[in-house]
Amino acid sequence: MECRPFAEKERGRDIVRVIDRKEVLVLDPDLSKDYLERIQNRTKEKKYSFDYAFGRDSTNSDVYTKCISSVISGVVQGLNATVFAYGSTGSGKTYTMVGTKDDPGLMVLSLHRIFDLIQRNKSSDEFEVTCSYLEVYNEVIYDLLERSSGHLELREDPEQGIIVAGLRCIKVHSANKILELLNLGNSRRKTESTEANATSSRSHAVLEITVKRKQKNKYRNQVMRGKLALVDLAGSERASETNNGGQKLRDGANINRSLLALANCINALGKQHKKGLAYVPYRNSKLTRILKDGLSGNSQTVMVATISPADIQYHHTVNTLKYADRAKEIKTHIQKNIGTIDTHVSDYQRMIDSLQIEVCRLKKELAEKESQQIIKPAEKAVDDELSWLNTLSHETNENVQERINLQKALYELEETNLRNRTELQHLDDAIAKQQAIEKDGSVVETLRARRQIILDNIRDNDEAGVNYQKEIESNEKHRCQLQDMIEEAISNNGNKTYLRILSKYRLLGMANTELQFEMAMRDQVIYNQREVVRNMWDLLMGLGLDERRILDLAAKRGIAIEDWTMASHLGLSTIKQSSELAFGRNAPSGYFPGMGLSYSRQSCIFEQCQDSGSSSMPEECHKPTPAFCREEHHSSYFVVSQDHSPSAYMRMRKSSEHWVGGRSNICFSTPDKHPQDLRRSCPELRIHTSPLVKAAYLPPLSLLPISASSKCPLEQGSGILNSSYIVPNPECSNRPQYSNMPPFTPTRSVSFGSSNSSPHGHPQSFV
Ligand SMILES: Nc1ncnc2c1ncn2[C@@H]1O[C@H](COP(=O)(O)OP(=O)(O)OP(=O)(O)O)[C@@H](O)[C@H]1O
Repeated sequence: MECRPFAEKERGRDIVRVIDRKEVLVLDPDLSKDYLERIQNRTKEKKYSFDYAFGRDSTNSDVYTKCISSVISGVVQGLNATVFAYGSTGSGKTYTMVGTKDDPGLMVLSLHRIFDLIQRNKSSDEFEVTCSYLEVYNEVIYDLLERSSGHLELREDPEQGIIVAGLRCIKVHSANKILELLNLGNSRRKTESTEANATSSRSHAVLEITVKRKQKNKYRNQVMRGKLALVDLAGSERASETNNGGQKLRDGANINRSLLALANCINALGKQHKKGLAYVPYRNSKLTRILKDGLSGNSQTVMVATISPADIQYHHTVNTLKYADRAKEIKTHIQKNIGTIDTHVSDYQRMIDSLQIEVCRLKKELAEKESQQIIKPAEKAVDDELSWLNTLSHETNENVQERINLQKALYELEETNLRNRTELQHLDDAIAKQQAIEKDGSVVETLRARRQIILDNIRDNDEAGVNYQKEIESNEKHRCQLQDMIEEAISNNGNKTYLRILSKYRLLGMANTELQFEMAMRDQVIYNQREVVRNMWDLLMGLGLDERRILDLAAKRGIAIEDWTMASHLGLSTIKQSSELAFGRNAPSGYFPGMGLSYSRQSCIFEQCQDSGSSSMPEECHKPTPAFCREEHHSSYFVVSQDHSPSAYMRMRKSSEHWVGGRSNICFSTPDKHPQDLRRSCPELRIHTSPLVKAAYLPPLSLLPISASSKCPLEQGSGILNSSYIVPNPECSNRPQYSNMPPFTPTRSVSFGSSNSSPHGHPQSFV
């Protein structure tokens, strides 16, 4: 084990202590632990012992002398040796293996040693040294000594064990030549600058030196072949720490995968020697297949675990030491590789051994496959669940589609009936006129027949409407059931299910928007109808007819007709022509240009606005302006007026009943009641006012108080029913919810209330 010194940029506390060159103590990085916790063994302090432990004042040469030099001399005697550095990124693996000019690494020192030994025995023996250098990058093997190396494949050779097919082996005669090749290979190696290490190795590099030794005189046909593998692993890392992305992140994942495979092999080999045979998963990565011999076969192996002293590296440090501790248990079987020029019997024995191991492995794989077959029922359950989810999402979609269709149908029915009712009125007028002038009554008869058809249509449509309402209700019930199932699935299942359901929610959201748009269209039609009524009144008044008489006449004939006063109270005469108000599919939902009407997606409000521009507007602009708030499309309508006279109240009631088709849940009150009283007497209004205001897609409003005394106790900025004029904040000209909306015209304001109680003649709030 080797602990490097603190790096230049590294900050933090030194938590590694090396004791007697054998033990390593890693202190708890958390300084806040007290004495009690320490004696109760609740600290994260860890202690490991190794063959050798080196602190930050040690050099590579110290490590080499103590741990490696004896192994290297074996290589020249026909033994295999593997030296590899294992540790997290930036812990000093490359520094240990390659080193620097001043502190040459284990690779360099080993090579020098090999050639020293060769030099010493040159007179009696013939040596042949070959060298290869490869890297495993993203599970692909490349030749570092070949400029344009393609992908190399691993083969299992009965004689030599695992070999890399096509890997270049260069004959070398001096350590310097190998060092030259080493530098060349290193320059081709994949390195990257990461947050954890400026020159982080992104590949595992294996330098292999083969030394063939033939004695000159005796045993002329006997050859000793020693192999030294020097491995510089890529650093294990956590994506969160290296801050990598893209290719670097993918590299990191591959590095971690192959290091995990190596760790698993070390684990299994450790167990193998403690508890007997255990399956060693060499085949899980190229790295472990290459290192197979070095890990357990015919090799003397040295693992140098490199660690950082910094407290922030605590987890990496402990992890590395844990694996190094396990690696201690691994036993290898060293034997001299002596062969004759012809294949030696021992080679056949090796072949048999390796084939037997292979047979064992295959048997094991077969047994695993068979046990997976037994697990099939569990897989079936997963399949069932997925198909259940598909059915659920299909049903949800159908439910939404059905809801949209029903709403559309209802909308069309109501629209048709609006037209029918208008026609009915025309017919009644025409019949009355015709009766006065006609003698034989044939035209009247035709008109009556037509009237009857229209009446039947209205009745049929009303019935159909009731049925549609019922269907909408049952659709809603089904939706609730589906919702419950979705909720249950979310609580029972993992992320996958949750995400699926989320995507379905999004679909639902889209469908809902579509629906809201339809609603807005429908409201526009209602508005247009009202404008037709206003135009009719214009015409009638233009003809000089008396309004009272017309209303009385209509009442006698049982015709509900909206009165002129109401129409003018609504400020309809001040509203621009319908051509300006028209909006099509492309118009943004929620906003009716030129009208000062705003439409809320959630609750559909219509607020009647009037031009105000500034607080100094002329008196006539502050005419009482009622607000029309239509909530939830079918549930309730609010008509609020500031006209205090009982007759106006009655007119409004009548008018609003007519407007909404005489629904029972109209909610309004006289303005002479105190605001709070009104809200109390009208719970729906109370319930709906606040969300209605919050849901309105008006831009944030700023209040311009007219007088301090007239301040309303309601929420500031609610934009509704306040004693002051509320003008849109001119700086806030876009609506976040509807980016394609036209900018809000700052000269429009929303005003509610009566003009007579404000000292400035401005409307006063009543709710
Ligand atoms: N024993 C040491 N003495 C002085 N400096 C060291 C020592 N060990 C490592 N360093 C320095 O620490 C930094 C990281 O070392 P190195 O590149 O060897 O880490 P590594 O484990 O190979 O990282 P990676 O896995 O990312 O390639 C380098 O700047 C190196 O010079």
